[in-house]
Amino acid sequence: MQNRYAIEQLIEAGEWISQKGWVPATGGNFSAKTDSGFVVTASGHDKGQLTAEHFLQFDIHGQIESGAGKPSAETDLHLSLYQLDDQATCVLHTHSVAATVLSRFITTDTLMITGYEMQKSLTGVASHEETIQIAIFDNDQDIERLAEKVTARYQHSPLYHGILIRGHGLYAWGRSPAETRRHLEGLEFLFACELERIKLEASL
Ligand SMILES: CSCCC(=O)C(=O)COP(=O)(O)O
Ligand SMILES: [Zn+2]
Repeated sequence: MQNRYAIEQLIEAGEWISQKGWVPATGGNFSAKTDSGFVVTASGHDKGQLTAEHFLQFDIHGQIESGAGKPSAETDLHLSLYQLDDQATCVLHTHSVAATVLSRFITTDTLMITGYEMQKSLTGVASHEETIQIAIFDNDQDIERLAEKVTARYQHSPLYHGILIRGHGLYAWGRSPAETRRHLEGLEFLFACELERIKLEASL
C-alpha cells in the first residue's frame, strides 16, 4: 500500500469507528502496512478526528522513518502482529464497552463463541456451528512484555481475526483495511451478543 493511501484508509476507518462509539476519549490506535513498513497513529489524539499529521511511518523492524509527535504507546503490538502474520496489512485497536467488559467477565485465556450466523463475517468461518476462539491477554502497561506474550502464544498456536486485552479492548487485523473493518465489526457484534446473552441468563 502506498503511504498516502494507507493514511486515507485509516482516517476514514477512524471516523467510522468513532461514530460506532468504539474509541472513546483518546482510546484506540490504528496502523496499516506500506511499501516500506507501516504507518501508525500518533499517541493521545481523538482517533475519530485524525489528519495526515497524526501518523508516523515505521520500518518493519520498528524504527521510526518519519512523522512528528509521539507514536502510539501500543506500536509494539502492531509491529508484532505484522511480524507474526505476514498476510496482515491493517490493524485496528478499539475500546468498546462490550470488548472491555466481556474480557473481564471471562477469566480464562480464551473467549469461545458459537451459535451465531454473524461468525461468518470472519474470513474462513463457514458456519454458526463452528466455535470461534479469541485469545484474551491480561492487560499490561508494559506493552513490550504484552507483545512478547502475544508472540509466544501465536507461535504455539496461530491467532486469527483478533485478540482481546482484558479490561482494555480489541485488536483486529486482516489482509486489507476492508477485511480488517469487517473482522472488527463482526467481532464487536458477537461480543455485544455474548454480553446480552450472559446478562439475560443471569437474570433468569
Ligand atoms: C485513554 S486511552 C489509554 C491508552 C490506550 O489504551 C490507547 O489505546 C490509546 O493509546 P495511544 O498512545 O495510541 O493514543
Ligand atoms: Zn488501547
